[in-house]
Amino acid sequence: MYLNILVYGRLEKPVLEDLKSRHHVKFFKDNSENTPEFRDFLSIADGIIGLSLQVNSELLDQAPNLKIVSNVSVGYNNLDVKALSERNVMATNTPGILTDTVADMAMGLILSTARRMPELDQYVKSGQWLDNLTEEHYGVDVHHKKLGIIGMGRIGQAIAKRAHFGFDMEILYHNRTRKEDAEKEYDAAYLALDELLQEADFICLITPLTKETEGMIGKREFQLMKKSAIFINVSRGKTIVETELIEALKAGEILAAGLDVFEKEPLELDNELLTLKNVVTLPHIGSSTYETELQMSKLAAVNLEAGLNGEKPPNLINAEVWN
Ligand SMILES: NC(=O)C1=CN([C@@H]2O[C@H](COP(=O)(O)OP(=O)(O)OC[C@H]3O[C@@H](n4cnc5c(N)ncnc54)[C@H](OP(=O)(O)O)[C@@H]3O)[C@@H](O)[C@H]2O)C=CC1
Ligand SMILES: O=CC(=O)O
Repeated sequence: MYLNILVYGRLEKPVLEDLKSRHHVKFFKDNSENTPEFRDFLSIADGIIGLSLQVNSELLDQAPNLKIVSNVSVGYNNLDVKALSERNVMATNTPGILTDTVADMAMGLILSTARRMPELDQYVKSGQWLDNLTEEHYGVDVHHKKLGIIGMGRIGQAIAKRAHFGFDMEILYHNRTRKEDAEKEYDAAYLALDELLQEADFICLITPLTKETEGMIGKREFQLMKKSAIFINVSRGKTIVETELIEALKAGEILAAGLDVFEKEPLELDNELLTLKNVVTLPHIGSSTYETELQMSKLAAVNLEAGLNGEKPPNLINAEVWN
């Protein structure tokens, strides 16, 4: 079947070319959803595939032929799942295949924040190694410290595995439900959120963004943390209150932060986070390796084609439409 496929934001080239060989495909870059070209194509689209398009009632009302929205990401906070289900439109994501890649990056963020790697890289590159490197530039140890993981799902557990077996870290975690297998495997202790915040040396947030998790870490939570704590956010920017993180960092309520995600992405250049030496920023690159991005695009295309062919996609989010 030759169908109209709207590609938004990102899809790896080989997958895009493959789709083009079988369908009428139009690619739209980020933030193009208010253009007449986007609206015209949306009105005939059978399927949408891509990253971070805000899919809500307003958009869906302009897409009468739509059968499926296939996210090239595991997080799907960009999708109004209720609005999709009400219109019998399938929604899919790409869980699992990116888990190890994101966990590697989270460990990288923990290490580079604790050991101040981006800051010290600048010393070497600007010729200041000999004159200006003193104990003021020491970092803090990661090994044998307490890592508090908030959101002990696929990625949370992959982080726990690396931290426990690779870095001899003691694992504390907080989750909606107890994860007894993970407790046994990584010798992980389940704690209430406040207790974890008070106990951990490193706190890594890796929950989905939902109504429940939005703003879950703010002023009160930063004040509960140790002054020596390092806070890592790999989930979504809106799970924390960013202005209150900035205040906590400036007031010395926590030691440092490593951030892959932000309230508003791309991060604006006048954001105060960029002026703080004790902050490491990354441009939302949790899954951004050649291997993993390609696998995610391929899986998203499998989901898309299945939905378009009237088959159940392997990663259907709104199972209620499948009846
Ligand atoms: N920075 C990046 O590039 C990336 C970011 N992500 C983010 O990571 C998220 C997690 O991915 P993944 O591990 O695959 O997802 P999972 O669904 O496997 O894990 C999410 C975990 O969070 C827990 N959780 C949900 N709500 C709460 C809450 N209110 N309080 C405590 N715990 C909660 C869940 O608990 P329960 O099991 O009880 O439901 C679950 O264990 C994604 O949704 C995405 O937002 C993902 C990939 C890359
Ligand atoms: O942020 C990335 C994702 O896959 O979710």
